[in-house]
Amino acid sequence: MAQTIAFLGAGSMAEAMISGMVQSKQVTPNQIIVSNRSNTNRLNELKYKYGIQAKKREQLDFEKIDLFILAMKPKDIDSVLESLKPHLNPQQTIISVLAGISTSYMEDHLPEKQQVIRVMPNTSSMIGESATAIAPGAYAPKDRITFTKTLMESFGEAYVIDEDQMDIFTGIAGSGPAYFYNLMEHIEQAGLEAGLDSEIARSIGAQTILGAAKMIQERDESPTELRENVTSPNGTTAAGLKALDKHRGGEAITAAIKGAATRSKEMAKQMEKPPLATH
Ligand SMILES: NC(=O)C1=CN([C@@H]2O[C@H](COP(=O)(O)OP(=O)(O)OC[C@H]3O[C@@H](n4cnc5c(N)ncnc54)[C@H](OP(=O)(O)O)[C@@H]3O)[C@@H](O)[C@H]2O)C=CC1
Ligand SMILES: O=C(O)[C@@H]1CCC=N1
Repeated sequence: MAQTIAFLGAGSMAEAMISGMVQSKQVTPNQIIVSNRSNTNRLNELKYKYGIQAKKREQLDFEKIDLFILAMKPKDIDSVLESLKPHLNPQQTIISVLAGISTSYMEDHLPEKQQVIRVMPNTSSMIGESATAIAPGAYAPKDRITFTKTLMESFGEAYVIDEDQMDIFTGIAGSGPAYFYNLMEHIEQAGLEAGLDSEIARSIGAQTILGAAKMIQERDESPTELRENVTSPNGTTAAGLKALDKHRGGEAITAAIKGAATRSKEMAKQMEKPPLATH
């Protein structure tokens, strides 16, 4: 992959992707440049940790960059697109990880027919275990979509989806790790309250989640079949599931996914609003 990739934004999501890319060895560290708004300490931290290049915005040699990965907060998108616009050529691709920012919004704020691809990774990119969605914009050529998929696969599984599925994908996979971390917080707490050492409680919880996820991935059985296999009549699992149901555990997960997906939609709507009139 002889391409130069510049991250604009050096926060937790940029680091997770950089870490996954570097570990995969599909991209060499010197192909990656990271840049941010002002935090030089952070740039140096990433530079030394991953052996990548770190540059202040004014040091970026725009012409030599093939791919820009936008990884700042959605609220900062307008200023970034505006500052990128004068420097772009038609061969350069803009990949955005920003939640709720549509490809058409970006296309409208960039030179005509600029190649734009929207992706939604998650923080498990850090260890090569992301589930990442890819939604190409109107002008992204096939070879760039294929290239982006290969790049995203360097840190996990990647799926090309229609952009209108991005909100639900974000609800399930983009935000998803947080639901499992929250679950782990509860598992650890329950273990602690029953007298387990917190490290052991954490390890047992993580191994149990990992085992269940691998069973779904590696065995040809549905989650329902797998759940039934654990559940002996009138046994411990039946009691656990009854309590989960009583406390609406399933509904809570559905609500979390829908809540995140709705917020992703809302964020897109907010961007579509015309600016307030000034006097
Ligand atoms: N965190 C997650 O799990 C996921 C996040 N995302 C998306 O990733 C994006 C980043 O999230 P996250 O990493 O958590 O955010 P962080 O707050 O950790 O990082 C934001 C980064 O953007 C930089 N930045 C701000 N303005 C500019 C600018 N004008 N030019 C260049 N860089 C700029 C900041 O630099 P400085 O510190 O110098 O201000 C900082 O490095 C969000 O849009 C989010 O929707 C998508 C999937 C998952
Ligand atoms: O919370 C957020 O908005 C971002 C997008 C998906 C995960 N984190």
